[in-house]
Amino acid sequence: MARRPLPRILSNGGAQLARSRELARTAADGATDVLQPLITIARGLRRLAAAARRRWSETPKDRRGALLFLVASVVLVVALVPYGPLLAVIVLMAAAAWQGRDRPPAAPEGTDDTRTRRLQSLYEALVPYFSLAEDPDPLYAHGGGWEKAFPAYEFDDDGRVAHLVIRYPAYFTDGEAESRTRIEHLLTAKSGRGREYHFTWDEEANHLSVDVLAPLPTDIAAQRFVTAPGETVLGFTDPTRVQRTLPLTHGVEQRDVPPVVWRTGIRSTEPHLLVLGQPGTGTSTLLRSVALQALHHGDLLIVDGGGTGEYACLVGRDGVLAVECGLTGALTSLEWAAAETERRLISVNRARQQGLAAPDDTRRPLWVFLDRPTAFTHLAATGGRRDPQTLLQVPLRHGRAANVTVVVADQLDALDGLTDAVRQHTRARVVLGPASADELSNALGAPPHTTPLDQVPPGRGYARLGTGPVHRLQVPATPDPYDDATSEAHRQAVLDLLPPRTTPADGEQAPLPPEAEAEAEAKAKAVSMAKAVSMEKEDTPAGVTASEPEETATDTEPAPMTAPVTVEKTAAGTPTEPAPADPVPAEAVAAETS
Ligand SMILES: Nc1ncnc2c1ncn2[C@@H]1O[C@H](COP(=O)(O)OP(=O)(O)OP(=O)(O)O)[C@@H](O)[C@H]1O
Repeated sequence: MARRPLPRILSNGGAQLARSRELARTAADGATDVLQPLITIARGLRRLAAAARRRWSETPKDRRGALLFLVASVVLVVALVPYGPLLAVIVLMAAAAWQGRDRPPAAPEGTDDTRTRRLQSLYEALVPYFSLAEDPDPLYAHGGGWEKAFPAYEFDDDGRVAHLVIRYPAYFTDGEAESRTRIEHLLTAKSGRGREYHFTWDEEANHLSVDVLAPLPTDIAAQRFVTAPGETVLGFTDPTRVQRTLPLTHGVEQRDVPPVVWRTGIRSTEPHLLVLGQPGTGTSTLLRSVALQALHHGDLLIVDGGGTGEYACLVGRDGVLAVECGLTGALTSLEWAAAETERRLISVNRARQQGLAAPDDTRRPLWVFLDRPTAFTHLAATGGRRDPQTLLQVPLRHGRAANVTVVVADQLDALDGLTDAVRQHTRARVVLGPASADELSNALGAPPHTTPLDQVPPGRGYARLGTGPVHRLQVPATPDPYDDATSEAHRQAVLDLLPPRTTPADGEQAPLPPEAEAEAEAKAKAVSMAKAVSMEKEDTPAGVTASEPEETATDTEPAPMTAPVTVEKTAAGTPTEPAPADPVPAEAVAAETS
């Protein structure tokens, strides 16, 4: 049987079919364009008819006769006047064209009402603050309209105010902090609590801008931040408040975030840091984060008054001179830090006088971390011993020139228990956790421009460097890796940043190359001798060594240091490294083990 050929359209019709479809579509588009006015008028007529039907059905039955009579009269008049029917048709077509035009989809019913009510309620709430009885043309008056007072506004998806510009009369005392605070409180309460608002007062234009701030990211883990030597990332803030961004190098998602960077060293105007917060708000975490960054370029001395072992992961690490939890250890280490600051200062001054560069042994930054010093203050008072805080006076006062940085953390209510020297010289400030506006102003020296929240995640707070602006701050998650509650990712991030362990800790022996072992043994002997010396002194009150903080160190000779050994040489036992130049008195070495 002969096979019948397929119809042409099925054999090679694919392309042809597509072409025809394209042609039909173009023709339809063209026809739609040409017929658009007719379509619009037809749609308009339909809408007018629907409106007329609705009107008829809404009219009460007893009034329908009157309505019918009115319509009939209009039709009669139109029919009788010259060109009446023609004019009526033109008017009807025009009305249909107007009704039939494309209109943006209507906003969901009720939404506008809700928004208007919110704005009206805000306006009414502001009337007592922004009006005066003597004002002949008040911008704010009970029952007045909000439209003139609020020239710009935006709402979020939940219908709450997201941005609002408020005009206020020139006589409002916008220069007074109290007046501003009153308005900010009111707006926070009326616009919805649980969100953070940023207030910008434009005193020149008598405008107040209110913006709702997005929460700061809490998922940034500890990592090696891309910073220059002398720069420390305290945390992250709003993009509007800082010019710079930092690329995050940890995790899959690569993104740039705006940091709060604190500069330390000789040119710093805020060479020391004070961190305050309620218990559990992340002050120790911030200190750990700063310590891990400081370890890249400097040596650390950590004194922990909290005594919860939150710095255990740093014990014996390369560059960590000591981690002290006891009063005796705290006193001896801080005495050493004071003496070391003096030594460096004198050394630098001598070199300068001779027209030389600062000696190498004064250049490596030394960091002194003090967590909860007020805990030691009470302990020292009961035992009739010296308050370790008093030993901070020299590092605080002269630390900048000697490359010594002091970081102090304590609880917010312990601010008054800190010595004057600590409060005066720690010009970089951080407050973490919930705090009232007064507490923030007291601790930071200026109120934040945002409303403090009652509930914040750990590590959230405010930072202020010197007289700069107050930044919102989120500290990177830098947990204690020995804490069971820590997530594996965050634990690993911290462990990755820890330098190698060079000091035996908790009986653990750091592996040493064979040729280094003999040298390490000799050093261990030196340590035990030093310990023996200091153990004898253990019973006597501390605070009798070189430093006399009240004196200006530049004029005095460095205090004689008994049995000078270096922490790294004695305790660290890393013979492969060059011997550090920082001499440590025997007491300081003993303190590590006491
Ligand atoms: N920036 C942060 N990101 C994530 N979690 C954090 C952050 N800061 C602190 N945390 C968590 O909050 C808890 C308390 O932190 P931390 O111990 O640092 O607080 P603290 O203020 O030192 O309290 P305390 O003085 O009582 O020890 C810890 O579980 C810690 O992991």
